Amino acid sequence: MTVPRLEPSLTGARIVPVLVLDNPAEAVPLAEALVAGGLTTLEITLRTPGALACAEAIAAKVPGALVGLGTLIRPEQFAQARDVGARFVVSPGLTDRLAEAAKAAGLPYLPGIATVTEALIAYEHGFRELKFFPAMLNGGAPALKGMAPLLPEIRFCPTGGIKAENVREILSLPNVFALGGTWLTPADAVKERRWADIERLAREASTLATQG
Ligand SMILES: O=C(O)C(=O)C[C@H](O)[C@H](O)COP(=O)(O)O
Repeated sequence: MTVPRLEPSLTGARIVPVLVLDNPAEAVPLAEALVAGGLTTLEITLRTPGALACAEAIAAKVPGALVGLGTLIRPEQFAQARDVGARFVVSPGLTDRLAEAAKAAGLPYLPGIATVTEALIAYEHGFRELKFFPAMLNGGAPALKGMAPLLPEIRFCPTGGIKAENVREILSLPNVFALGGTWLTPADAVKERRWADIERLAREASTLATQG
């Protein structure tokens, strides 16, 4: 079975907001604010009862957004992701069953790894784009630099603990195609529906990515 490759629109995203959403009525204006700020590739985490409905609402109602689902930890979640219109899927780690489910679903898949051994296992499964998670706890930019000569065919999307001040250094690494995080959508701003603040954070991040 072939390994679905990540779409160029994802590998070219540079910054992927990671969203914890439960309410579709909040999800749509939040996604619109991120897209207006220049961040169009969005990862919605499967951590809440309403996550699938939020992903479906964004995929249907925000034409500029490329919607992915994250935190996939069970094989059956791949079919659920496809059914709501997700264009890519992300896991915090990788197991043999998840790898097979990703290949069967035919969705571009970004599996998570935290060590060189885990990266090699993902490589053996055929994956070449990996999530490095939790990135800052596992050494951040110096760890990514250390892996580059050992794993020349692998490119990473680090997430976990990344803030605006880390963006430029991490995106400057040749083995990093994008990075992700929740810092762009602070829980209080979402709760208070301060969409203009989120659009501003997104625009600042987009600027960092293009200047980097
Ligand atoms: O399990 C997954 O697939 C995830 O989505 C993990 C997230 O990428 C991180 O939890 C984001 O980390 P912070 O930016 O530090 O909040």
